[in-house]
Amino acid sequence: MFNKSLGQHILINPLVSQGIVDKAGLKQTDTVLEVGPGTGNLTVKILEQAKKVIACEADARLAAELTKRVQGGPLQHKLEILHGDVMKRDLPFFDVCISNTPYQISSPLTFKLIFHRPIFRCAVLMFQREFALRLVARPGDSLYGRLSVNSQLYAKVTHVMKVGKNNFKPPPNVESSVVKIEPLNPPPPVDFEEWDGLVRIAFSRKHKTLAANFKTTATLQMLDQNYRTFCTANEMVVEEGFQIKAAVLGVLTQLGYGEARASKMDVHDFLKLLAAFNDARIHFC
Ligand SMILES: C[S@@+](CC[C@H](N)C(=O)[O-])C[C@H]1O[C@@H](n2cnc3c(N)ncnc32)[C@H](O)[C@@H]1O
Repeated sequence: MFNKSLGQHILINPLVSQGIVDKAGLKQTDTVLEVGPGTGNLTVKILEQAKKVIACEADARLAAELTKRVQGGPLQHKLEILHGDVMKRDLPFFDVCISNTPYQISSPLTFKLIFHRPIFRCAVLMFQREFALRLVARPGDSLYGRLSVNSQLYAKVTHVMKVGKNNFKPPPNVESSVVKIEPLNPPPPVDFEEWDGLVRIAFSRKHKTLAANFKTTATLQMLDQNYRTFCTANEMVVEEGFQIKAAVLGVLTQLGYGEARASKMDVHDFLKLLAAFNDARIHFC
C-alpha cells in the first residue's frame, strides 16, 4: 500500500503530530507549506491553527485521499493541494513550513528552503536522526561537517524532539528527530558557491589540520577555480594560484588554524576568513 521509494512512513501518533505543530508556533494568519502531506494526519492539525495550508504531494493517490478527507468539512476551503515533486517546482509564498520529510530529499529540501525568498519564519521538519544531529552539530562534535556549517550559516537550527520508529506505519529502519530551522533575516551576504568551495576544502580530510587540507595540490586547484573570479571581482587581482594559496594560508595562520583540526573550526571564523578577501561585503558580529 505504501510506496517506500517515496519515503511513505505515515505518522500514526497524534501526540507527535501535535508536538510538531506546537513547535511551529502557528498564528491564525499563517500560510503553511506542508511537504508530503500523505494521508493528512499532520495536515488536519495544521489546518486547525493556520489561515491556509499549501500541501505538496508527489503521490496522486495520496493527494486524492487527502482531498476526500477534508471534502465538505469546515477545513476544506483552507487547503490547497499541489500535486508533484516539491524539488521540481518553485515554492509558493509561505510563513512556516512543516513536514514529515521524505528522507531521500532531506538535504536538497533543507537547502531549497534555506535559499527560499522571501524569508519565512521557521520550518519544523522530521528527519532521520543522524541527519538531524549533523544539522545541529557544533564545532568539535564528531558529526560537525559541511552540512552543519552551511545550514548554521543561514539559520538557527535546533533539535526539538526524538521520535521512535514505532510512531510510524510502516516503521522506518532508522530513528527520527524533529528539527526547527529559523532562517537569519537578513541572510549573511556570502556568495554561497564560493563559500561552499572553501568549506569543502576545509572538510576534505577531516582528521588533518585545516592548513594541511588547503596545502594539497588537488585542493589548491579547486581553490584557484573558486577564488580567482571572487578576488578579481573585488579588485584583489590575483594572477597566480600561488598568491591565492599564500593569502588563504596567511589568514589561516593569523586565525591560529595552523594547529587546529578542521572539525573544530567555527562558522564565525569562516566568516572572518572570507571577510579577509572582501571586507566590504561581509559583516559579522
Ligand atoms: C514520511 S511521509 C509523511 C506523510 C504524512 N505527512 C505523515 O506525516 O503521516 C512522506 C510523504 O512525502 C511524499 N513525498 C515523497 N517525495 C516527495 C516529493 N519529492 N515531493 C512531494 N512529496 C513527496 C510521500 O508520498 C509521502 O506522502
